[in-house]
Amino acid sequence: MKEFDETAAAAARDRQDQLTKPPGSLGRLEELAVFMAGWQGRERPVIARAQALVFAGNHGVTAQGVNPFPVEVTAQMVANFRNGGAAINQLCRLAGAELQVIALDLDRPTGDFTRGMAMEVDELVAAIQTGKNAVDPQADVILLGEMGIGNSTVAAALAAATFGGSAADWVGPGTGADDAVLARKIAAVEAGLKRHKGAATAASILGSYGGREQAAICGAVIRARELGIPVILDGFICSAAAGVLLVNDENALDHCLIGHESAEPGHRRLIAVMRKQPVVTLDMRLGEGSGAAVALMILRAALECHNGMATFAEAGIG
Ligand SMILES: Cc1cc2ncn([C@H]3O[C@H](COP(=O)(O)O)[C@@H](O)[C@H]3O)c2cc1C
Ligand SMILES: O=C(O)c1cccnc1
Repeated sequence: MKEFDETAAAAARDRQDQLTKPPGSLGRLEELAVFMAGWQGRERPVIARAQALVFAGNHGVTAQGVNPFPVEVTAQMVANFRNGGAAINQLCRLAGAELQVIALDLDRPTGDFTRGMAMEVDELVAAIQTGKNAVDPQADVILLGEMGIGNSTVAAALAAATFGGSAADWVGPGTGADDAVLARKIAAVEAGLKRHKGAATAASILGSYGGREQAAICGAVIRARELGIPVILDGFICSAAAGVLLVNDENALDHCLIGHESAEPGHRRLIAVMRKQPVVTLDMRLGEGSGAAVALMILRAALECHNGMATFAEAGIG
């Protein structure tokens, strides 16, 4: 497992202070450059290869009427990703990320977590492994996203199981739940929390609530950490998935940025308990990795300045 390289980070900080600008004037762009330097272990970090992984899965909890859109939309959107027609396709092209879409057993939804386990152990292990295997060891940064109708309910359950609080603290409109759907989402999460209240490890929480795409996200986060590759998480659903890993290790997400603060109301609370600061806030609430792809553009801006600017000495200024 590679850890943050303090020496490289210190060299990057030192460089930032010598660049032709008032110290600190590039704000968070400076912090992002130092973050990348530490995780890549070099004073001048690069993004030659950005890999965007979008995992897709289906969810048994949709039987509870928690989703405004029908479950068929998951597979239809996967086809749309493959045809280049989704938001994530446009954003990845613009941001310079290679998009890979990985559908996990869409014809076999997870179990309804209000009635039993979402995944048996073997299914959970397989989904985590799929996520691990998807990571390209040559990537300089990994973007993570998801697609799975009903998974904002799963995300709320994961967040409540991981960080505590009530179902209502974490449930939000997702793709546009009206009051009736919202009430069913809260009831489903409450029922799940009651049924699975003994779940106390990352594996048991993931197995209890699912889904496969959330488990794959965890696998990719773990593998990226082993390889020392920084990660950009997407919005509420992606953050809730990765957040489960904090149950086992409070430093498990140190190599991860949260790309954006989603408009899904639970995300602000989640970001706070995860002790993170989102890269951008644009009131997006899409998923797919779209917020991570926008954040990649900001990360590229940070590195462009960090690597390309002249120092005061080089420019003969001051
Ligand atoms: C056309 C369409 C494209 C999407 N892309 C991402 N999501 C997002 O919405 C879903 C979660 O919301 P809920 O829990 O309300 O179903 C996830 O698939 C998420 O990625 C989409 C949803 C739809 C309908
Ligand atoms: O923030 C997200 O991840 C999100 C919010 C609403 C719908 N889908 C995803």
